[in-house]
Amino acid sequence: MEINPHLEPKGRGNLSVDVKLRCPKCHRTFEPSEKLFICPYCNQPLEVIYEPDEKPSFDEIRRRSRIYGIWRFKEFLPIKTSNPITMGEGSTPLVRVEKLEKLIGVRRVYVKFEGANPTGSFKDRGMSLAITLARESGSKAVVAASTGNTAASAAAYASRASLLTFLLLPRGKVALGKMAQSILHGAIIVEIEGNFDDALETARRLAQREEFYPLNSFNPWRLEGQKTLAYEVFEEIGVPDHVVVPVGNAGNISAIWKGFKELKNWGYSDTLPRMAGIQAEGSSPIASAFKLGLDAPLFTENPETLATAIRIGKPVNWFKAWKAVTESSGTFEVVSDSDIIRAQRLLAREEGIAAEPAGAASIAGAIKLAQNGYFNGDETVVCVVTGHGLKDPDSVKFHPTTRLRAMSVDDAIEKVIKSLMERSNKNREIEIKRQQVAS
Ligand SMILES: Cc1ncc(COP(=O)(O)O)c(C=O)c1O
Ligand SMILES: N[C@@H](CCOP(=O)(O)O)C(=O)O
Repeated sequence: MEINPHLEPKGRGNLSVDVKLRCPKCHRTFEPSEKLFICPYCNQPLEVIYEPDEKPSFDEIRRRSRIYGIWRFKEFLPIKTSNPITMGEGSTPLVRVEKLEKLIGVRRVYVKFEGANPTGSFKDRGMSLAITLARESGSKAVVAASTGNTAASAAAYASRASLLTFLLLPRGKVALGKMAQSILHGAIIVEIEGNFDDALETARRLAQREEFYPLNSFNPWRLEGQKTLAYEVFEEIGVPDHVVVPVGNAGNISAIWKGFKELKNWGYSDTLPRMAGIQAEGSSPIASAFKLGLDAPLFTENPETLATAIRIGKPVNWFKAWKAVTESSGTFEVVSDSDIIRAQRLLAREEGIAAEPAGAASIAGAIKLAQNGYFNGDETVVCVVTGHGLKDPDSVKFHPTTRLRAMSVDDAIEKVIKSLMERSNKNREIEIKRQQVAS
């Protein structure tokens, strides 16, 4: 059999010396190459085999590991339990985003990607704690009002604790992915003709009854779980100069600030970050009032934004959030829906991070703050990206895409090659223009 020249090893690149590729069928081994995938004799995908240089014990690996999530900080959490309801929430990636650094014009920008939590948002940090308490307090049912993420998280964690879940959702305003999660986890869903604020009012009233344990952020125990984001950032990079957070019901920014303050009060750190809270233009009761120089929010009856997670007119934690921003000499900023969509695209297409629109609001906010001269250039900024892009698949309709249809394998190859040429020519033209402008 002749060996396809394309399949012959091209070079070892940066592969370890001991690595080989092996055919699972004929067991032939091959020198490794990043471009050798298929056994040239059997046409089977190869497997990678190697012997590690070092074999650390699993105790050592466990010590290094980040999988323990928020309960790694159990000494700093207010409840003592040997049996938390947990799925390893927390320990999310802190990703340096160098292209954004250039755009924003500061020394370091990081994304704390909360989409990497078990149900895809930061809510899981708090839900682990709140559901643990609900179970330990002997509750049979939990209740939450939600724009979608609290619902998904509540439904998941409550099912783990065998608690009945009631979700109050604004009808027609919950993103598809979040609705799917709530259904999948078997929650009882009540869709209200009204907005999130009406749903929250319902949850607060139900919470007055003994049967229900409330899971919204007016429950301060839940926010104790969310403060662990601050500990994780501190653990990795120390105290940043700025933390930028999307704001809806305003619990998260308050919790993160609490975390940083505790680190300082308890002698772990000397400094505090400046907190920036970002709201969407049509749903900005706190940020708009702050920018007008008022000292209380301008609650709104009809909040609107395509970032449905933060479509909230009467944030229950506004006071705590306001304090977080003023105590930290921070700020609130308002971003438009188109700023949010642009930031969502930038994050996805330049940095590989998929955020739902509300999650990208922190990036839109950081860009706007930079344009207004808020940062001084030699600083570290952490943008909290609060929810995963998969939560809101409908939001992709705002982004241009290339989708080609092919009638056969040959047709597909032709279209791919043509598209590649077109892209290369376009990139070349852009580069020539860039050089002309530069010279
Ligand atoms: C994805 C996402 N981002 C941001 C927020 C705002 O968080 P908070 O309500 O704690 O201000 C929420 C929920 O409100 C959310 O689901
Ligand atoms: N975006 C939130 C709104 C509810 O906020 P909560 O922090 O009070 O639960 C959601 O996901 O429902």
